[in-house]
Amino acid sequence: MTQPNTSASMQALLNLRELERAAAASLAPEVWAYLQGGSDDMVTLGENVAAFGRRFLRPRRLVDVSAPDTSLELFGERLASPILLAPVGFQGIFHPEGELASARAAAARGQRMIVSTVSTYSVAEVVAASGQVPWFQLYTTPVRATTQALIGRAEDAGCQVLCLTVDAPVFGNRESHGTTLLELNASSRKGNLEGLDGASAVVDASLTWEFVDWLRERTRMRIVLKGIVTAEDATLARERGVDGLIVSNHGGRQLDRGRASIDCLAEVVSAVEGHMPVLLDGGIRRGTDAIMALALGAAAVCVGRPFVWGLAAGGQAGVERALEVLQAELVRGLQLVGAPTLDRLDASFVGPR
Ligand SMILES: Cc1cc2nc3c(=O)[nH]c(=O)nc-3n(C[C@H](O)[C@H](O)[C@H](O)COP(=O)(O)O)c2cc1C
Ligand SMILES: CCCCCCC(=O)C(=O)O
Repeated sequence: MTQPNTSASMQALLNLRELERAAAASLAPEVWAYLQGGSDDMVTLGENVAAFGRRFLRPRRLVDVSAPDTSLELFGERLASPILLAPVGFQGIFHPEGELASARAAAARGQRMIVSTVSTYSVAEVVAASGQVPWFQLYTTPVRATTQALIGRAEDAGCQVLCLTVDAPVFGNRESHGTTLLELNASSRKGNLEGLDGASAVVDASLTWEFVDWLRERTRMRIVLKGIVTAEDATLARERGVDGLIVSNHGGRQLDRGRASIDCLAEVVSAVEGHMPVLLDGGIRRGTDAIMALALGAAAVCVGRPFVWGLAAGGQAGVERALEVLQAELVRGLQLVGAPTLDRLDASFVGPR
């Protein structure tokens, strides 16, 4: 297997599909299966991408798009791009530098990364390596003291935003993963959990909305729920004073036969009535997908597999290339639809056939 890992060889890869092919050639089959796979029959995984394909853009003409600007304000911070790096665990299996490489790439491009609870490198190591303070994704253990210690580590690293993943009371039935997930949990480094008691179980099937109150009493970080897909839960989150939501089905890795993320967005956005930002992940493979999500009310989007393709293919240079490609597509797409800034987008830009 060859691994083209210089900046020059990454530049030759024109789009995410080409990065995906390069990643496939770089990874052992079981690691590739872990990255690409979903749950059960992987219907939701496929739908995440297919549902973007069922939508079409409605461009406006004769708009001055000579100075496109993709920056936005999110949780009191100015970001250069509405494209974030979704939390992806165990990045050390894709490249030896794992999250350190991803974080350096994100920092180099002024984009925000979300570090997983089960990252290979700890959030403190990520900050030290990249100079960027990421958001932190929380998986809870059934032991509250351990969860509290974990949150403390994120706070000590300077994190301002905590994303609680709410779509994983148990893990999905990932037949294509074989025993990889169990082996990863047992034998891979999990920097954030080192030295914490009871950290071998990172899901808690007894979690309820009361846990959000528990969290609120224990942290000043903004609380974002990752995995909300219905108006009902968006309303409960709003009543509980949550700071933001990520519409997500975990990249089709949890419940199968759930709807595509983009198909869940409108009802969630409508339920929160502008009281908090709603982000989306799942199936974004082109800048035009991001434009559709932003037009349908997402404040920002996250990508998971796409940046990992870059990581596997070329470490930091590969992640930078994945982000650069998507950002360039976003900018060009905004110019071609006639929306030079993100606030110009609304649902009128998206239609069915
Ligand atoms: C290999 C892999 C590992 C993941 N690990 C986590 C994780 O640790 N925590 C989490 O909340 N989501 C995790 N996710 C889900 C992503 O955060 C995100 O929801 C999903 O990848 C978005 O779909 P996309 O891959 O189509 O962009 C993981 C996804 C993948 C592919
Ligand atoms: C037992 C450890 C589980 C880590 C799961 C990472 C993840 O969310 C994934 O989708 O894979």
